[in-house]
Parts: sequence; structure tokens; C-alpha cells
Amino acid sequence: MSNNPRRVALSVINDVLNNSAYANLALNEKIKSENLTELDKKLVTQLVYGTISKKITLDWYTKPFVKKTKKWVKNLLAMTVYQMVYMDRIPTSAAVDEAVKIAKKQGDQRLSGFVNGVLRNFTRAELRSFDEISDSTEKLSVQYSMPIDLTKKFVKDFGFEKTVKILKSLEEPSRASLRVNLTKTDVQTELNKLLVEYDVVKSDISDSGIIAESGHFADLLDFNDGLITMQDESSQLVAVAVDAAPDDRILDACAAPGGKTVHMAEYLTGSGHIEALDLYDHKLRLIRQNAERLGVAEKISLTKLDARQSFEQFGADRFDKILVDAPCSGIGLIRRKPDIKYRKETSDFENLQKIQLEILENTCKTLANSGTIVYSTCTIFDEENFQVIEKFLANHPEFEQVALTHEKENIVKNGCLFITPDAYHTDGFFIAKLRKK
Ligand SMILES: C[S@@+](CC[C@H](N)C(=O)[O-])C[C@H]1O[C@@H](n2cnc3c(N)ncnc32)[C@H](O)[C@@H]1O
Repeated sequence: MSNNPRRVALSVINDVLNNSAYANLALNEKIKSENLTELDKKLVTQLVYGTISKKITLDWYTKPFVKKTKKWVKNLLAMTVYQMVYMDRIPTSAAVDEAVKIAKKQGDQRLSGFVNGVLRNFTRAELRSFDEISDSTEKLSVQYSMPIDLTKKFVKDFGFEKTVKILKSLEEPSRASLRVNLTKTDVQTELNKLLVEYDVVKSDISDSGIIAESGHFADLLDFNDGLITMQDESSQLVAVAVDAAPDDRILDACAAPGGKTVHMAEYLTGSGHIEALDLYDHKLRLIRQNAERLGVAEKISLTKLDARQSFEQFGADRFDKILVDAPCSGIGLIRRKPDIKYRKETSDFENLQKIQLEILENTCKTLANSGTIVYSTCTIFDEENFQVIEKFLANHPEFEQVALTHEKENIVKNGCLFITPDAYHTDGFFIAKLRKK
């Protein structure tokens, strides 16, 4: 008999919200280890991502009916209210009955009575309106389930109207995005093949990108043949900015899982080679798998190394090009990874900037004269982007900025590519390029 999907979903939600597990990893592990039908796997996925994404809103809905309770009970209430408010096809009575059963099994009679009472009261009352909230920033925080400090930060950096656009867009379902390996095939050929089964279009911003509203592309033959790979559109612009030549020696300082490493490797048709670094063995293995599937493994060496030790490892004048795809807050990924917004480290911009600058400081010493560094992040706050570039250039008169261009002028800012998630419904991204004079 298959396992109860709501109980499975709740255990993932508890892991993520109470123990800081990563939603994608915790969910994948559970789905693998539990006995679930294909339909139930979909339900679990929707409950996990939906509840996590809307947690602040959901807690606000039940607040009038709940004084104090255990965290897992709050999560159970949130998951159940999510079904009632956002999932048309689930009857309210079924959602409530399932919640009461879980409360009885995981708690006791008293807790299940409490859950039953809260949910019945919630069902009888009219759904609260966000207009009850007089403070406009707090209202945004509740409506779009964004922690209040991050909401304030968005409003401070982008203004109110743009913040609404960004937060709205982060709530829309993410699309699947493919990159075509242009060294082996072309976009039109792959598009024509995919159009037989999927609703796909060319990317607005990446010459190698194909977009689908949804789809499980991992099974496609062309995926296994290395003709296409999964990669967000904005992240496809990074290797283009690196502009690798066939014989380039490249340092990919923060490389795992290797999406950009393999993309750059496709350009290395001569003697070119990439030294790919990351802190963790298990992450380096992901680069290896990616590189083998795309047929570029011999172009890439993997080293477990803190990028801040690059100079000690490789010495001076060692690379023609460097990519620092830096560890960052990941604000630009919230649509696909909603748990990011609740992590404490997400808002530690000062510490993130410090690490980002340290990586640039050390890696830049390995660059040959006239060599270039591309610095990128998947976040949209200045501290990790423009400020890092400004501070680095202020300390390094031997470097100059190389202005990046793009035919969509609204993603070019101060010579950098700066893509907010609402502009083209992609991940949020920042790309800058520097040259050693
Ligand atoms: C934004 S991700 C890189 C994504 C990757 N470039 C890609 O396209 O698939 C940042 C990576 O940097 C790694 N990292 C964090 N701090 C590092 C450091 N000090 N040295 C090297 N790698 C680091 C993380 O483990 C993570 O895999």
C-alpha cells in the first residue's frame, strides 16, 4: 500500500522549516525512500513547495484561531489551509479529515481536537483580506509571504512598485529552461523536435535557450546525448560573457554543480582547459557527471579547494580567463527555491560580500596580463553585485571594467548585465566583467 502523501509532505516541510533542510534535497530523498504513486509524488511536491512558498500568508490566515502551538502543528495547519485556499480540486472536508488523522497519529487526541477546531473555525469564517493590514510594507510581506526584513530591503533598494512586480513574479510557477549545445546542434532543430511533445518557445534573452511552461526533459534522448541540458536562461549568459577562446586556460573558481563549467568547455575546441574548484567532494562529482554527459570531461580538471587559496595552488600568470560565479544569497532563485527566503544566512549581506571580495582578491593574482574575470551571482541586491565590483576596482587600479552589452537594453546597467526575476521571468542574475590591463 502506498504511503500517505500528506504525512510525507508534512515531514519534508518540518525538515525544511524547523531544521533548515534544503527543500529540493529533502523532497527528493523522501520521494525516493517512500512508497508513493506518480500522482501522489506530484501532490507531495505541490504541497511542499506551495506551503513553504506561502507560509507567512498561511500563518496569517489562521492567526485569529491559533494562540500557541507546536511548530509541526502550525506546519500541518499551514499545509491544510494551503489546500483549501490554493488547490481547487481538493474538497475542504477531505483536507480537514486528513489533517485530523495526521494530528491524531503524530500527536494525541487533544491535538487532533485542536487541529479540527482551528480548521472548522477557519472554514466557517470569511477569508481575511490583506486590506486589514494598514502598513503597506507589512501588507506586501504577508501577501507575498516574504519575511518582513527582506521586504523592507526590496522596497529600500527597488522602490514600492518594482518590489510588487518582483514579488508577484516570484510567486508565478517557474518554467523549465533548456540550453542547446550550439557546438553540436542548433536551436531551431532542437525546438522542432521538442515541439512534437511540448509547448516550447525560444528564449527572449539567451541565443541558446529554449523555454517550456513545464516538462520533464531529463528523459529526452537529446539530453542524454548532450545536445541539450537544463539551465536557466539568465545563467546561460555567463559563459557567453566569459567568451572563451579555443585554447584558453580557464579557472572556474566556484564551479559546482558545473552548469557554467560545461558551457564554457563547449567553446574549448583547441588545447583549452578548465580548472574547476569547489569546496565539497560530493559537489565536484556533480560536475564530473555533467561533463561526462556533455562529452567535455577531458577539458576539465576538478580540485577540491577553497577558491581563496587559488594563488597558493596555481601561482601567478596561470589563467587567461577566470569565472567567479560566487556563493551568494540566491535571492534571484526564490521562485524555484522558496526556502531561500527564510534562511538566516540569506540576509547576511555583509559576510557574503566579504567572502565574494576575498575570492576575487585571491583568484585575480592567478590571471595573466590582458586576462579577464567574469563575476556573477544569482542575486539582485547591490551589496553582492555592484558594490563588490566597485570595491574590487577601487583596490585594483591594474583592472578595468569591460562593458557588457545585450540586445535587450533593460537588462544592461552600468556595463553589467542585471536581470531582475520579473523582467523575463528568469532567475535574477548579475554579471560583470573585468580586465587586467
Ligand atoms: C553559485 S554556486 C556555483 C554554480 C555553478 N557555477 C554552476 O553554474 O553550476 C556557488 C558554488 O560555490 C561553492 N563555494 C562556496 N564557497 C566557496 C569557496 N570559498 N571556494 C570554492 N567554492 C566555493 C559552493 O559550494 C557552490 O557550489
